[in-house]
Amino acid sequence: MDDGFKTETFLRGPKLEDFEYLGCKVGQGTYGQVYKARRKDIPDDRSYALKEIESQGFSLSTCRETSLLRELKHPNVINLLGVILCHTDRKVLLLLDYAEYDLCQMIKFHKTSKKDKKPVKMAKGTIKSILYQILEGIQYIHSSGVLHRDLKPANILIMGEGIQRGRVKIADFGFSRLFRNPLKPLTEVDNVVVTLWYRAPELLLGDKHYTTAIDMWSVGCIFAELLTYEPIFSCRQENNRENSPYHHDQLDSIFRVMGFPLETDWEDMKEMPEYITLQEEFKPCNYSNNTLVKYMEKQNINPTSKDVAFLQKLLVMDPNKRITSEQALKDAIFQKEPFPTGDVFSGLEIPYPERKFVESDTSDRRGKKRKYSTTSGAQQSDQTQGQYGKQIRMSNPTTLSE
Ligand SMILES: Cc1ccc(-n2nc(C(C)(C)C)cc2NC(=O)NCCN2CCOCC2)cc1
Repeated sequence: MDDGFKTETFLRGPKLEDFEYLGCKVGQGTYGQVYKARRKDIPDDRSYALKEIESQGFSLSTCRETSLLRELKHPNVINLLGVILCHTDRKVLLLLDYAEYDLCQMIKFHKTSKKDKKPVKMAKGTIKSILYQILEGIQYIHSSGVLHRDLKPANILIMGEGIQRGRVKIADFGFSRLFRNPLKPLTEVDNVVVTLWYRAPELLLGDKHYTTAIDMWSVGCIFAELLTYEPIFSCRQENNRENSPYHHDQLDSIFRVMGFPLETDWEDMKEMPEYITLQEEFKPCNYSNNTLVKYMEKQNINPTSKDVAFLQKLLVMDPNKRITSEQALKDAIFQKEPFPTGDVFSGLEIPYPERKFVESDTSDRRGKKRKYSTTSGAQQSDQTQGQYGKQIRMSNPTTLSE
């Protein structure tokens, strides 16, 4: 991406008083509150996400996130528009794209409609367009020398009405990048459980030389879930050895669908750090009749369909044999109707509910009440109930620019 564009994005960075807060829309983020906001200084009908970083100043994680997002600029990757520092509240806020939807909530909508006997299917064109845009975003991230490592439906955002309608934005709300105590298990950070359902088998077997293939496994898991509305490798949360990458139940969930990999399927499996544990704890014969095709057939998906054929290229146990994002984007599946579109809703009405308001809690995670001072006492009390719900104003903002 040309430096000019990057500078442009930051040089004229907006200031906090340029925004009208619309309440705490996205809820308590992984490490801070997230507000939906609109600009009031210029005519601009776009919505923005103001992600409050809950720490005094720039933590290592915040530095990592801002430096990464300043470098990565692609239509299908969350866009960091600015960094705003509030002196009085000593708060750092990231100004980002605001995405009205995410795949987690969209899949839940379809799953619920099926359960309520009023099934609303996700259009084939929508599924294909979402998959294609995820692959385009991931190809860009991988070509930039970055691994996502925590791709899952909650990290796949989709823009609502506006100039970017129906565009996929890959984000990372989670913990895979947070600077954390290395002694803490990856499955838990700040007492919040990190899901393993989308984690590649080589990671579960302790592979330290993992590659971009780990993200392609996650793409396969997401694609399967778009087809069936069910997580393909779900399993209950387990307690395992401190800081161990090995998760018995998650591996069992994979083998129940895929079968147990033969030596010929995955030659390097015996080189995995946790291979001995695997041999001790699993009997391959217990999975001998399990295949991905049989699983999809049980889910009422045509086992001979091109979708299943493509899914089989993503969900390959051996990471060296798994399809890459470049190869995936050239697959025949995208050469036939319905063709992938830039607006995954392809102009149709969007059936999903908008994000609910979350009561914006002014106490921080330690329960300490935080006082928001107004930008100018005369105009605003520090919290007013407007048509968008509670609106909070911050004080003494400045914008960090390059
Ligand atoms: C420590 C650290 C944490 C996250 C990231 N990270 N990495 C990404 C890639 C480029 C890999 C998709 C995105 C983000 N951060 C966010 O998505 N942040 C935005 C999340 N927002 C989106 C808008 O709504 C509130 C949450 C990097 C480093």
